[in-house]
Amino acid sequence: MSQIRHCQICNTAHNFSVKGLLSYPKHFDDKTIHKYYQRLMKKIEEHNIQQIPFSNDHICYQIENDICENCWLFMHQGFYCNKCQIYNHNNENEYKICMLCNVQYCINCENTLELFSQNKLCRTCEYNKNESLGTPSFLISFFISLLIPCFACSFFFKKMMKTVEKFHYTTSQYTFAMITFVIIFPFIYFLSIIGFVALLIFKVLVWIFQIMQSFKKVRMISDYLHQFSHFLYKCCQLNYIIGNPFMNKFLNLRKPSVYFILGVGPGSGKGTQGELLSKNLKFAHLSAGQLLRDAITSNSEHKSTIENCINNGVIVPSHVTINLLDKAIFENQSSESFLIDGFPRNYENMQCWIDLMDHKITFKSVIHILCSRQSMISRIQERSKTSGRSDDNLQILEKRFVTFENDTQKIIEHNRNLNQLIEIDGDNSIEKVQAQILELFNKSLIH
Ligand SMILES: Nc1ncnc2c1ncn2[C@@H]1O[C@H](COP(=O)(O)OP(=O)(O)O)[C@@H](O)[C@H]1O
Ligand SMILES: O=c1ccn([C@@H]2O[C@H](COP(=O)(O)OP(=O)(O)O)[C@@H](O)[C@H]2O)c(=O)[nH]1
Repeated sequence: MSQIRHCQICNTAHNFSVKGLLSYPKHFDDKTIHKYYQRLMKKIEEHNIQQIPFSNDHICYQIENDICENCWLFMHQGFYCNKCQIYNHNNENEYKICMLCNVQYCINCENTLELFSQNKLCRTCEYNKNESLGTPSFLISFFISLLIPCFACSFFFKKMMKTVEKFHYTTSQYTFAMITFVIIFPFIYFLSIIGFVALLIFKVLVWIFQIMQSFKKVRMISDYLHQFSHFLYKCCQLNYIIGNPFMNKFLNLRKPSVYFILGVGPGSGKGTQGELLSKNLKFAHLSAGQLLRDAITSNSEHKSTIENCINNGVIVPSHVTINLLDKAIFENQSSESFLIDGFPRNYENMQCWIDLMDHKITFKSVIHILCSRQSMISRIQERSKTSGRSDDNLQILEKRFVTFENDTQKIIEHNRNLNQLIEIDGDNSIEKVQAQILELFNKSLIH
């Protein structure tokens, strides 16, 4: 049985034994300590032993083995120094420094402070404080995990619908778009929602447990939940990070690539080289001139306009040619790259193409085949024997050269200034010219 003693502070009989320190204001002498303490005890009761305001101006009174439980509780408002085995008073917002040994303690727990600790907290508390999921980060996670995918979903879906209607997707591109939207994106979105709901539940639990903080175990669980909700928050972030590239991939998906091939006039060999390149590089070859000639034979509504222009060696109105090119690209869904020969022919062609087609395609570069006038004339004369083209005669040929110099030359200069022009010597044999172009493609000098 423990010995009955009298508390040195309040003088009540007790069998509770602990060493301790009690601080009290300096201006109190020994006789008034007792009164003072009673007043403090009253305060303790009033404040439900939670918080007692102390001034800085306190002195310490060391008590050995003679403190009752009430007084001990009072002193327990302070902190325990493991080294000196005493309780110290703890003034709010001040360092916890043991009055005997001057060791500093973390204001949040009972760990001693490490060197260079900040904010009066030990490393663990500092880390927990930074890592815990505060309201701002919670709101961020809300946006990241729920709202952003939600907006993104509707945005991308609308975009997909628009683009699928507008752009000429190849079958594989279309399939990829569908897989992205129908399977991958909802899956990621679903994960995000799950992550968010779990986060919300845990956050509520954390709040509930925080209210009941006085229970140590609950506080511990609450800490774990804090960590866990933080982990979920990170998962949500990751989810978004992983989901995004898929979306980006879709956004870049996929406008057909377009290369233009121009010459220095009729007969420079652009049609011949375009045909060969399409075979070697698996590009689709579209000849603007051929599309126009086909439109004449198929009695298109612009038949007479086209016929008139071709037979005068002048350029057909832009919207007519672009309309035919657009249709041809759209009908050729299996190709991802197109080589368009003989277009654009003038500035208006180019401007109109930019307005009508630039958003549907990815423009790559212009291959420009150089050739001497003499070679061109003799080639066209040779071609006229079999081509059956009404414009393959010397009279119209002359007009076509004039049109080239007046109009097409400007486009060539424009592309040269933009560094988009790749010039090829077209006076060599067909094979050599082709090899030269292929080499540039292989070396990625044409891309
Ligand atoms: N490098 C070349 N050497 C010799 N003949 C060529 C060469 N390139 C093209 N040809 C011939 O010249 C004619 C005109 O060529 P083509 O490719 O139709 O010219 P373009 O499309 O520029 O009007 C064709 O009969 C073609 O076989
Ligand atoms: O974008 C084009 C391509 C061709 N043409 C017309 O079609 C003719 C034949 O062009 P093509 O490119 O087939 O032959 P080239 O004159 O280059 O041998 C030209 O003279 C033009 O009248 C046109 O107006 N716009």
